[in-house]
Amino acid sequence: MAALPFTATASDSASISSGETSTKKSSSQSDWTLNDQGCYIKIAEGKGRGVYASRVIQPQTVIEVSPVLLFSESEYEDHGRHTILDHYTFKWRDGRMALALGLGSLFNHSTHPNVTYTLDRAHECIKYASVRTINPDEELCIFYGHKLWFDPVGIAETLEPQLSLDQHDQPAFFDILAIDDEGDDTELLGPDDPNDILESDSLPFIWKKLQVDEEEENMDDIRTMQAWVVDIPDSKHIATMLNWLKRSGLESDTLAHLKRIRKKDCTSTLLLSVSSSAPLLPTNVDIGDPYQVLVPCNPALTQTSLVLKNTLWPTVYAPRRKWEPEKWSIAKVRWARDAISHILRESNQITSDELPVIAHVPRPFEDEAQLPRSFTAKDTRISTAHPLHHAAMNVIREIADFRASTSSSDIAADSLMSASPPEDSLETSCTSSNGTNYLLTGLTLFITHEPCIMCSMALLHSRVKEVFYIIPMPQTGGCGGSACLPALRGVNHRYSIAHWRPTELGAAPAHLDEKIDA
Ligand SMILES: C[S@@+](CC[C@H](N)C(=O)[O-])C[C@H]1O[C@@H](n2cnc3c(N)ncnc32)[C@H](O)[C@@H]1O
Repeated sequence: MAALPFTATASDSASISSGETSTKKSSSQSDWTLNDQGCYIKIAEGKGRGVYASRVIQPQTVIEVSPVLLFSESEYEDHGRHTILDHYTFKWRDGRMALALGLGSLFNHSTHPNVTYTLDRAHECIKYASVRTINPDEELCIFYGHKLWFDPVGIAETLEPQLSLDQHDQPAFFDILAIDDEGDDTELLGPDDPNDILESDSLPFIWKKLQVDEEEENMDDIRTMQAWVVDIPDSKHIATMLNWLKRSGLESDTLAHLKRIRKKDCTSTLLLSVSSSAPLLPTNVDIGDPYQVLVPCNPALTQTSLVLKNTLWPTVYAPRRKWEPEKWSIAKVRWARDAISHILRESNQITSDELPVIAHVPRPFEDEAQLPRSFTAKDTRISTAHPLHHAAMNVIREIADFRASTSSSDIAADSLMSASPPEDSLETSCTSSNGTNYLLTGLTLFITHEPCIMCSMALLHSRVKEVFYIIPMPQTGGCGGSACLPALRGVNHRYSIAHWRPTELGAAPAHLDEKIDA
């Protein structure tokens, strides 16, 4: 490979050619930096050269913009792939391969990268940016992916950054992604494509298998719940009521597996909600009063079950089990790693007598719009002298408060934005009083310790999508430790559970005690 175009700016003439034979630079490099952000190169023990910071770099700072040299797919297949270039090139979006010039080729790999990068296709360059505060003489690393072609060193390094982090110091991959000039579908590409789906044994966590027999092929086995419905005698009001329902805020995932309308004996019945009290219905439409019926809790997994469930209420046929974990891409794993690093950092910073249990709900990976910000809560049982103030309960309550406070204003804002309400516009201000905001619907909880039985049940009620924990709690855990709440018969929601692999944590986090009651 031709020499990389670095120019030493001071008299120091140490060789920076590849390999371990290069002269080691002293740790004070500020007089010998290679770009505006003060990056310099030195030998990174066992990795060849690496890029280092000579001074503090703030989070989300663009530290390097490297132009790329592009190779066509065939040129790369026939030639580049068989040379050392194969260790330096990035997959470009359209099948071409890109060699990053400048510092871009010299960032080493870490599973806890402090640098992320975006492809700028318009300008044919790659932008590298810090994801947290970087300290002087700290190595700048990116994440190459999971299919490494070398034995990585420095991967089991401590998870804790050397300087304490302030609250603005969270990893910010997705903010950085917004740098992309096209702004649409930017991806972090490297030796692995972030959209690559990882095999389950490459994931840094292990899914717990819920031992449940859910086929529900006998009427007695079908799990049911009470739902509010209303008869619509005149079919011309169906569209009006469906429109009202959309705006009412009553719709929730809990009923997503059920059809909205049941037609029986010339009467149409509309499925409304599973709220504890009867929903307030519009008064200017000729419909009956709401009443409750039993409906299936889950979609039909088999045709036999579908026939039985349809006798209760028209049900969706979904052979894939509702709680079966979905496929995880490399990018999504990075998102989860950020969350795990976050809870570890937070729990390590607890200096009071409080238990070091941290619960965290990040903005969802797939649909950030679902939650405008992330939530983190610690255990406050000791400081509040309240036995129920576990971290998981606290975070559920914070999100509930947040969602409750925003739902009514959202609806108000929605109706204000509609300059001329449709003719059938109906009263919607009853929404929040219907109490159907399921608190953690579609969200993921990351927690240092397996939640206890109380918290696991609260999570079930909150309709959380999945729970990741680091420390199993065999005595008290409700996610498989002493019991597995979401696997119980009779519960009307299930969430997925994953245990973060201890080997992924590097040094065992000493501050996380396995004996406490989480
Ligand atoms: C893109 S280059 C990075 C710069 C490289 N260290 C150099 O001196 O040219 C990728 C190569 O760096 C080495 N490397 C990167 N990260 C490493 C790590 N964590 N452990 C060991 N080697 C690493 C591997 O040899 C890999 O093929």
